Amino acid sequence: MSLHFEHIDLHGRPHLRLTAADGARADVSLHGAQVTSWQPADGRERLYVSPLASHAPGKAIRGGIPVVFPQFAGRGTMIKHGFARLLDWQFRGIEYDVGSGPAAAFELRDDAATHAHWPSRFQARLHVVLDPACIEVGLEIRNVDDAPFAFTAALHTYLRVDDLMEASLHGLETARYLDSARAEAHMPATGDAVRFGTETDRIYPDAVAPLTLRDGSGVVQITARHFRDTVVWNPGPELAASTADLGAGEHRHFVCVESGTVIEPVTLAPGENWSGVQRLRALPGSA
Ligand SMILES: O=P(O)(O)OC[C@H]1O[C@H](O)[C@H](O)[C@@H](O)[C@@H]1O
Repeated sequence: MSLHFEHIDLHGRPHLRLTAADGARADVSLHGAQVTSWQPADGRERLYVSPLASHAPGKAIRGGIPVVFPQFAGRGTMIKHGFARLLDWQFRGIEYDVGSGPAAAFELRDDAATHAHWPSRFQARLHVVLDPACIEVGLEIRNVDDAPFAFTAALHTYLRVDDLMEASLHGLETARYLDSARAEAHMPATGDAVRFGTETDRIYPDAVAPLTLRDGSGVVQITARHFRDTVVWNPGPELAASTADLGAGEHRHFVCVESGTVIEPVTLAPGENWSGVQRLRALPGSA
């Protein structure tokens, strides 16, 4: 399938608008190479971006698909979730030899801004592919340093739901998890789908089984390759209300289902590459 692109300005910041032959569309901000909109051919928006999101340089955009690199959350000495989501990436054009189809390619290389956080020399690339009813986002990290480095990473996907109370996430029934809302308490498998309402903040180690998010009127399937862990996050009412770029009631509109390698860091020797891919497939509500 062909992939058309145009440079557009949204929120006063440069974005790429990608359009596939079937009419599917995605917007990607160069700020963080963050996908901020995905509408499959049915025209229904499947990602959530907060109405109060900041798009200012140096701030994280609340929503879409933030790229978390080189550190997940506070699991290290760096700023939370690393710097990749805070910096401007470059659009490198459409590439045909990565991903499952023509891919829009974005790049971030180390420079003085990244060295302020992390001394390592790296090349990060993000590719975005639109297939019928699917978006595929791949993150590739290359060590261009002369010493090894280690990192954690995630695609921190905010999936839009019509009504959080109707939402359920399937595929993690037999997986144990760390409860990040309770000091990473080790929790056994629940045997049930994940449902939402209060703060939910879980890391499922070694669990990337195909997942299905249902919200009553829509279904999204989430699959991942080369990521080891899944993170599930919804702030719940209190945290949403006290978060400046969310606001009261906003937690009802999304569930974050994050494909990541967040527990065991990846170590790359000089010249080595790593890549992780998350693929979302939108289905009608009855599927
Ligand atoms: O507010 P942010 O820095 O974007 O982080 C948002 C959330 O990201 C992840 O899902 C973490 O597990 C949460 O603990 C965190 O609150």
